[in-house]
Amino acid sequence: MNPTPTPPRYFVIIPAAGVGSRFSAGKLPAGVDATLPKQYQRVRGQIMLDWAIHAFLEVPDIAAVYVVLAPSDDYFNQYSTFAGAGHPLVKVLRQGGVSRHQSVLNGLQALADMQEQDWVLVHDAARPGLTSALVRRLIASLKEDAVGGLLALPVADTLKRAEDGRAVQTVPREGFWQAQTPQMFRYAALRYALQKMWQEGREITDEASAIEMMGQTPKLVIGSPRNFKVTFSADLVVLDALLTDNLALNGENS
Ligand SMILES: Nc1ccn([C@@H]2O[C@H](COP(=O)(O)OP(=O)(O)OP(=O)(O)O)[C@@H](O)[C@H]2O)c(=O)n1
Ligand SMILES: C[C@](O)(CO)[C@H](O)COP(=O)(O)O
Repeated sequence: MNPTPTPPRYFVIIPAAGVGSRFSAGKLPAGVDATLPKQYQRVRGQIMLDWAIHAFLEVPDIAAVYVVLAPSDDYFNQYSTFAGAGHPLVKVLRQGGVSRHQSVLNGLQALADMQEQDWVLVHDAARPGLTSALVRRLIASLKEDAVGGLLALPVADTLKRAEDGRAVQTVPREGFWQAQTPQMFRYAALRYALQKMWQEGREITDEASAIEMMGQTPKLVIGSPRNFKVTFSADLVVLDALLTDNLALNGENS
């Protein structure tokens, strides 16, 4: 008699092994510590990485949160409130790679006792504005989906194609979305897709593109402007303004 399959579980991988080169380039705003990678910059008293971790820990479905650090990272133990005894659900993997793609793939390969149908939510440490409401929205939207998907926002601005700093073409924006994270896919499918892209030397910038290259169509789930990616140092000012208790911005209003 086949054993009763256990229900799929929900695991999180947070790639946090970047160096933040774009963030560190140019003049830094007052109060920014130039020696720290961006995921360790403080906003409203908490480092960006911990903001992201907290959003997941407020969601009961989450079985564990794996933070993928650079092997040489000694910031986490100094600056994260989840260092040391930390939290039973927060685990550190020192398998960061040369790219986000490799860091996520290494993280997936390091997970033990996974079931093929377990869900994996991959979220950038550089997106500290994530809320538990947005995580719950993504899980509710995808848990019965055959493929999985991602938080995203429809493009609202007119799009220009540029050459040498000049607008040479306006690209119709209808049907274009900006991908956010988390991006949520089944463990076996995601690991296979990322591994295949890596073996074929195809650098991908998000998990959904690997799934798309396998011929699947990830579902787009409305995210939030506060869940934007901190890329440049000036983004910290925007983030501080967006870390508000505004229910709509937090994804509380379904
Ligand atoms: N080798 C890498 C590169 C990036 N990331 C993570 O992927 C997320 C999104 O990447 P990005 O915003 O590009 O961060 P950085 O790579 O640090 O920034 P930059 O490209 O400006 O150097 C970040 O949480 C970053 O820490 C990672 O885990 N491993
Ligand atoms: C994954 C991502 O945040 C989706 O928009 C984006 O692709 C990350 O890009 P980055 O260059 O690694 O910041």
